[in-house]
Amino acid sequence: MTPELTTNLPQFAYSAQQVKDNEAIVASQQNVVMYALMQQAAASVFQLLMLKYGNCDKVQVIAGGGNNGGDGYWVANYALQHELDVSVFSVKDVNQLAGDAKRAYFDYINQGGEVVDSLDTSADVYIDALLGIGFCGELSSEYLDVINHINQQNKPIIAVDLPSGLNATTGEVAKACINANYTVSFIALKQGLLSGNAKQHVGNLYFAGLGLADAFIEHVEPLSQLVNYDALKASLPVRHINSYKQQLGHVLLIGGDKPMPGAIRIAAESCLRAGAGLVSVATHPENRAIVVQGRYELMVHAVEHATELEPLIEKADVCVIGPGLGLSNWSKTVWQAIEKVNKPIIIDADGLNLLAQKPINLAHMIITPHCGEASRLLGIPSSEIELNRFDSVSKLAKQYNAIALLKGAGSLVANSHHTVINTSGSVSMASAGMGDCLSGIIAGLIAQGMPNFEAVQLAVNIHGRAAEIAEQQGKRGMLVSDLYPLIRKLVD
Ligand SMILES: NC(=O)C1=CN([C@@H]2O[C@H](COP(=O)(O)OP(=O)(O)OC[C@H]3O[C@@H](n4cnc5c(N)ncnc54)[C@H](OP(=O)(O)O)[C@@H]3O)[C@@H](O)[C@H]2O)[C@@H](O)CC1
Ligand SMILES: [K+]
Repeated sequence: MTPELTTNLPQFAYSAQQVKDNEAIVASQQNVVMYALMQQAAASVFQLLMLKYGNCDKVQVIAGGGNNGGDGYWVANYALQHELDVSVFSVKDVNQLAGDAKRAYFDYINQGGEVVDSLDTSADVYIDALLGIGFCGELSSEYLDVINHINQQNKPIIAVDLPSGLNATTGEVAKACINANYTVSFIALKQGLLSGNAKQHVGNLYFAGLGLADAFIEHVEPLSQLVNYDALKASLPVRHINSYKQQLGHVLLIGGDKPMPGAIRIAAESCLRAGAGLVSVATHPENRAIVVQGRYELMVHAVEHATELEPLIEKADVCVIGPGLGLSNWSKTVWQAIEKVNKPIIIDADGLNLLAQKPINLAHMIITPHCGEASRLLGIPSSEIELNRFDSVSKLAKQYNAIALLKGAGSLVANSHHTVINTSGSVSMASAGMGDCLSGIIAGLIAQGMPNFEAVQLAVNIHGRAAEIAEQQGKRGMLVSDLYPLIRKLVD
């Protein structure tokens, strides 16, 4: 039977433990034998090998001591059956294999398969079957050396279930991790494949449900959900042909201390392009003229005291505070104005640093930190945030009673009920101004009537898609201005 192999990922994702605990139960409910699953898993990897590297002369499978290695023996077995030049480099003493892995090894040997004890540097393609969901703790030095040696060859690699060295639950990358060109994940999507540093190692992600994916989702409560741009976009209120600006919401953006007019201008322009009807900016008196220059749709107010902000906040439907806000006396004065805000408010950049200094509790707060800001908000080193972005975003949402968006590759969104959402299509936000752009889009979508949580998810998808399209157009070190026309297009 040919297993279904697809890049259309399931909507839900799980921890390694959930998969371990439930795959055998779900398989037995469906009258499927585990060993047959191993063969099917391998068949899907072999199918991808033929699809992508059908002309290769020599394949080497690198097998570990568990069932991930067992999958690998079966990939090699299929390669033999198709008369390819194949060998298995077993990192573990084969006499120590047990269970299904041992059986897969003997089935391969009985087929005439060859097992060697070193990496074949003349292979055209490697199959990484070292470690799957059974990987935990620190990588042993033996595995570390092998992984580094494989990566050094600069040859195509297909990873079985996940790139070895990656934690399937947290997305934590060990001291060494396979740099796969393709990864085929089985039965249930593991959330660690989807975010942060994992994206650097997974390559193109394929999924093979092995006939159990739907049953698994039915049986097991997912930890996270993948967001689909098209589905979310459908919940964006329709702009009627006869609509006018007051019906499309009024956003107030607060920020732009003396040296930083750019951030608040980027946020405000992105907000306009996301479709908000009216966009006001409250900024440092010295920046008023610069912020409005060339974007005369903006209503720009010079403010010096928190009291001047009160009537502006009153008129707005949504507020943003933080882009270019700084940490000066002016910044702190302006910051005081938000203490009573009782409408959706997006807190970004230095707004988050002020929030970390003195937490406040607002009714409709959305916080959008990157890793560094998240570290200050949670009072833990940023390296710890990266160890488990899923956990971190849930903690942020809970601790600040807010919707939290943790920015970075594979941006994550969580609400106060800990629902973690991994958004699709999101790429690096390394270029300056990208984060400011995102807070403007969120505000623009909420202003048009979209619920806060959905607006944050859609904004990340729009931003991510726009960045992806810009990258495809050859704009790697892109500017926010490369995204502007695309934002408009993706919202329409
Ligand atoms: N059952 C089936 O038929 C099916 C199974 N499936 C497949 O099985 C995979 C899960 O298999 P699994 O549970 O056997 O674990 P697996 O990922 O091979 O890892 C265990 C090995 O890793 C090693 N190891 C662990 N930590 C380590 C470290 N820090 N540093 C170094 N080594 C470390 C550990 O070593 P040991 O502790 O034994 O010394 C042991 O050798 C799953 O991802 C999927 O591919 C699918 O095909 C569906 C059907
Ligand atoms: K692997």
